[in-house]
Amino acid sequence: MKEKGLLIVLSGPSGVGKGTVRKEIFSQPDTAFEYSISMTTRKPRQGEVDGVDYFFKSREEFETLIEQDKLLEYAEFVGNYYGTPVDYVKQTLNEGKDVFLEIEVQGAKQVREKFPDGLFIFLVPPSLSELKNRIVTRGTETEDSINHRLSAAKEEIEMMKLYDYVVENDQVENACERINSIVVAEHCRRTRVEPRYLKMLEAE
Ligand SMILES: Nc1nc2c(ncn2[C@@H]2O[C@H](COP(=O)(O)OP(=O)(O)O)[C@@H](O)[C@H]2O)c(=O)[nH]1
Ligand SMILES: Nc1ncnc2c1ncn2[C@@H]1O[C@H](COP(=O)(O)OP(=O)(O)O)[C@@H](O)[C@H]1O
Repeated sequence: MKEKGLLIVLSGPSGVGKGTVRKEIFSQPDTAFEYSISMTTRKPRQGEVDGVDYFFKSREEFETLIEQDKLLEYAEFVGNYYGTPVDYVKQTLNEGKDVFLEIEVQGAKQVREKFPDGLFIFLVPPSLSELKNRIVTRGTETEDSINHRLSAAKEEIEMMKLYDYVVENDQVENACERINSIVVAEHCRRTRVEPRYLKMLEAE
């Protein structure tokens, strides 16, 4: 029987660079993870495409998905719902493929309860002032939203102790390299002793 894939969860405070790091990982041709596209009630930003960046839903549609138990996890973040489609994740893991989630910390906590064997990676900024700098320079938020995200960030950073690995996002390329190395190492650590390795010993 085929081994199940690994569920990789990348989380961290808003503005740390989760989206940037995730996009960089998925732009690399040798990346073998499957990205789980989230559902959200947030309005699309300029250039965002439905079904690529997110599945954009109305609040009513999202609440129906919650009632029908179609979400592995969901959270309300700065006034909008975000959630992970459960069928896609389970099916893809069953096909033996690694699934990559990029989600905020409340959702990651729910995933940990349902998938304790997942690989949980927390992205940290080099400093709080650099975090603020990133949120401000991204230019997508109002002043209210920036302040809200920053006060949430301190509580979010507290949660890093619940994770398997903490990765600093000083530079995007460094963070991606660290994440890729962690996944490779975890695969080696988790691989059961396969019969073909034991056969190799018998033959010697
Ligand atoms: N819980 C949860 N969080 C999500 C999901 N998809 C995205 N997020 C998180 O929601 C937060 C807000 O996302 P977004 O509005 O795209 O803004 P940005 O990531 O801060 O640029 C980020 O922390 C995302 O990682 C999801 O399916 N579930
Ligand atoms: N390593 C980094 N160094 C400098 N700026 C970064 C880095 N990673 C991300 N950024 C910038 O920080 C801002 C927030 O990144 P984003 O990926 O939207 O964060 P998140 O998804 O965690 O909210 C963006 O303007 C992005 O270009």
